[in-house]
Amino acid sequence: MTATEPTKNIVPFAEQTYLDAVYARLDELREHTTQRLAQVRREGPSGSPQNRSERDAFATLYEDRLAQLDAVEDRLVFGRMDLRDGGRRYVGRIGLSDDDHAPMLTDWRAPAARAFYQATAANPGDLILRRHLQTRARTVIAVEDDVLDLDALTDAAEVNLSGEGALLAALNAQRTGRMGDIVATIQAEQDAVIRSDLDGVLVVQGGPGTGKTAVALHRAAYLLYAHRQRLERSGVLMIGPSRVFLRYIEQVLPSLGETGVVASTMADLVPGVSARGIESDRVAEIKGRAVWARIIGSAVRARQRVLPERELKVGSVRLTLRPAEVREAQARARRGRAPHNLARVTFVRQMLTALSRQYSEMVPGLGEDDHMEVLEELRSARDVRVALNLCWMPLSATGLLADLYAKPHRLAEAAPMLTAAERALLERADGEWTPADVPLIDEAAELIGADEEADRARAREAETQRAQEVEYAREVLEASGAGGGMVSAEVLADRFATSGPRQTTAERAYADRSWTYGHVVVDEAQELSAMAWRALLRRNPTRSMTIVGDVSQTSTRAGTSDWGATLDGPLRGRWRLATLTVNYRTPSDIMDAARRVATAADPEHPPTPVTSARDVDDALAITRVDDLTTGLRAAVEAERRMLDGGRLAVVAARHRHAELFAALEVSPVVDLTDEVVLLDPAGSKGLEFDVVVLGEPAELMPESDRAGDLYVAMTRPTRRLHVVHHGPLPEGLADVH
Ligand SMILES: Nc1ncnc2c1ncn2[C@@H]1O[C@H](COP(=O)(O)OP(=O)(O)OP(=O)(O)O)[C@@H](O)[C@H]1O
Repeated sequence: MTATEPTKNIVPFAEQTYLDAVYARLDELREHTTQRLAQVRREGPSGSPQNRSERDAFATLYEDRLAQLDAVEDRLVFGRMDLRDGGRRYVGRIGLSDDDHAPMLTDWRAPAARAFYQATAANPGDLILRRHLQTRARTVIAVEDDVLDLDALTDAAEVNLSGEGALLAALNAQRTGRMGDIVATIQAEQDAVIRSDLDGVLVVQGGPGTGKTAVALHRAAYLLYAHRQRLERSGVLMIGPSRVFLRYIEQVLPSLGETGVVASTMADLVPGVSARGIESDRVAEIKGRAVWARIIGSAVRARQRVLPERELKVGSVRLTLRPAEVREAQARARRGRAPHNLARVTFVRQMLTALSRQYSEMVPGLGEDDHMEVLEELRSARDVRVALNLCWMPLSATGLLADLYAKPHRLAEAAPMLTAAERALLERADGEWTPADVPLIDEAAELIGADEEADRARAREAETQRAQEVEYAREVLEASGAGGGMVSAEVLADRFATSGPRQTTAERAYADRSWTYGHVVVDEAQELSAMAWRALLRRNPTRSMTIVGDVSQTSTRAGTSDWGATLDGPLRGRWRLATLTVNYRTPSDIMDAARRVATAADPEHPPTPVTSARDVDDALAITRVDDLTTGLRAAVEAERRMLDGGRLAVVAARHRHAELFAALEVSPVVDLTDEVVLLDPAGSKGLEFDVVVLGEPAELMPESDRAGDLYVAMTRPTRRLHVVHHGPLPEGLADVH
């Protein structure tokens, strides 16, 4: 931002007039789209299947467009650029033109809008003035100008150097429990990240509150806009740390006019696997190690065995299972490098051929015609079935893993690289899957594969049919001119092809474990284990990713404190780094205290430096109490009185929660729109609140020498941090007064 002098804010009449015209255009487009939709629907359920699917596809197109037009209603226009050549451009959530195709509003993602975010007084480019428009409903309530070249300005009297500024106004606003977009006030260093190239892996490292989540979401919206053809079909996957977090951010992309992003936690990544179990951080760390790729590989391989020679009864005939033949059949099956269950088909075929050869030797005089019958008899003979299964067991991913956990000898055989004590920690007879199991299940599913060859044949047939549909869709689009850049022939063909309930790319992608996405965005990426990275990279073979995180906020042992150490191997060193440096959330007094605590805990690795954008009076309070629960209750009551509609979180170690739910009268089910919520530090990751009341900070950094959890919890508030403690304070907090 350039320096501004506070003066009285007068909204020029012309701005309201312009805004009215833009909204009138929005209404017109809505009306037009509503009519087209009604017309398509009126055509009724008659006609050939082709006609019907075509109609459904267009109905979906218009429904999507309507949803988009509705979603951009709020703060549709937020900026104006006055250009050196006398031109003027308004910037908003979407691009709009009038009936004569003259531009009225420039999409914030268009190249022409870039200067709005990038221009500075030192580097104004073509801009002489940047104006922020603040609106409520359809009314302009304030304007604020950055003069970038005073000499070039023709009408300096019109300039409005307002008070607090658009950015500060956004930062000071009360929190609602839902993240908002930052489209009106994206800062230059953030804009550079948002518009960075689609290809390759971009790692965004930034301290707390530097806008990593906001930037990641805006980047997803930008990429979908700039590379719609490429990403619309393949989809974008966004990984967040928890379901609560995904709910927190769920409104941002729709408000930017994008709805097609698949949002998931790592725990929900494999369809059909529900990972609600809880386990210790120590166990999760063991399960996260890269060595599991080998462990699971050996476990699968262990189900491909060579049995000692044995007799096989087939009716009245006695055959012999010969180890040499088993070995040969297994070698052939492995040669194709197909997954276990698929390769099994080759193995079985080879064995049946070998056994039928034996059969012919023992029962001379069989003709060519009898061959099929013999094969059938072999296939259904119990001894043969049992023996072939023992030699090459059909597997399921979850079955394989459950077996490893339940049978110590199997785990010992597959995982000699783990110590006996580590293996003992993994042992369990049953129980729920945990988040750390999910990447292991995914790994196993990859090695095991689906179970019929028929899947492949079906896929080949579908491919041919699809090519015909795409061709047809292309013709339809050309004939109707309905695409308008919004939809590609491939996408329309997908919609033609989908009978029954409408299925978007996102829905299909989410339901398909082997879906590969055009781009993957990972938030709080510092927590991902080596095995989790493998699962994600599998879903993105083109290596187009945005990874955002902060290695100073890592709270799990499986996570990373060094991007290079974690990513260099799997990405073969091919990734680029961007750094964000300004904290837009946490007031400077709180940020300084958090930094002192983290540095005292691990002087060798102090957190990455950030500068707080704001100072807030009375931002940090520390209260010593005799009883923690009573003390927390009193603190919450006091803070609540000053909350004035904002949001408050109590952060305390999990073992305190049972008592605190009752004492603080908060719901055990976290709903961030509640005025007060109770969280553990891991649950507070990525979130923010007006006020945070922190209970017994020393308990938030138990045995480790790192302050990851405590550092995260301390940096959540936008206004005030109230630390309540009975025991000793961690170093770095003890000296604050
Ligand atoms: N350019 C901006 N304009 C307005 N608000 C912003 C801007 N950048 C960030 N913010 C706000 O700052 C807050 C912190 O942003 P965000 O949650 O994206 O940070 P983060 O780096 O992901 O934080 P953490 O790592 O601590 O979870 C959010 O409320 C966000 O809306």
